[in-house]
Amino acid sequence: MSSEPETSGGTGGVDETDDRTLTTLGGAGDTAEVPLKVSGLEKHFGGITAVDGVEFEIDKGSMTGLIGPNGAGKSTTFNCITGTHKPDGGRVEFNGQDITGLEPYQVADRGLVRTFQIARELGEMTVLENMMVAPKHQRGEALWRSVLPYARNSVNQQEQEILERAWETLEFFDIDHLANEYAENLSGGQRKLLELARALLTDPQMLLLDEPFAGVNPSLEERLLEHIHELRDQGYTFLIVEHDMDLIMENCEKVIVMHQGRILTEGTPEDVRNNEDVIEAYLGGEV
Ligand SMILES: Nc1ncnc2c1ncn2[C@@H]1O[C@H](COP(=O)(O)OP(=O)(O)OP(=O)(O)O)[C@@H](O)[C@H]1O
Repeated sequence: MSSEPETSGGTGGVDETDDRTLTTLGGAGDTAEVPLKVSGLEKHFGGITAVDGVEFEIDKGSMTGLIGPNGAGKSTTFNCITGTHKPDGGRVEFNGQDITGLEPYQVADRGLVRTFQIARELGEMTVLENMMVAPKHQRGEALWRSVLPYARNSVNQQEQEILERAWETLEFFDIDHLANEYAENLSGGQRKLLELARALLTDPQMLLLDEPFAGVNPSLEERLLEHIHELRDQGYTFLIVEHDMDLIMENCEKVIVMHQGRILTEGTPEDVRNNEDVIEAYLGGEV
């Protein structure tokens, strides 16, 4: 499926047995036991009801898969949660705060972060440069500070901190050997690793991944999964939209199934796999 060169997924001389953790990133922080609560969520596009009263809760430190046939409303649900779309009804709560209808940056600021494909213009920057433009709260962005000598030091110090974190994160994802490579030259899987690495620099507590394995070759897919599991073990919470059903079934402890804008069912992979309505929704396809 992918034309990704196998060699591109190499570890760059990194010791596979090294159990590094992202110490300078500070982990997932203090998250509520049920960080994300979605209730009565609705979104209409003209006459189309894309999301129709969606409700679910996501537990801290869990990995949940959101699946459903094409057009089920998964992406729209993601967009309503992360602020890309304003919902027409319902409520989104994160860590006990009402975040319904907030702007994407406000949602991200609260620790709920969605991974994004590396934009075209970022492709013309190196991997390390991509990392340096990811973090929020960059004091360097406040222009007035640069005219003050003390502030200049503050910026430099912060840049140094960001640089350290960027390197540590690249090492964690085994892509530090690609630091000086242009992002547009990365393989599909390496890009996904970079997208996740960039998201982590924004201090998230919960990550929403939209098709993280699309276009990723099997060896990199395995590595990406390992990293996601490691991060989950460190307390990060994941909600994943993915078309590869087997991947979701094997890696998520909970699966939520959407169909025609609604939640069809939710449960363990085993429950969902054997659910007649789910099989029906996929038009008799193999689940
Ligand atoms: N911006 C939009 N304008 C109009 N209709 C839209 C828009 N976005 C989504 N829709 C419609 O809303 C419905 C749900 O779409 P959505 O993309 O959320 O489904 P999905 O489950 O993510 O599908 P897929 O698996 O194919 O990506 C579909 O009927 C789609 O055509």
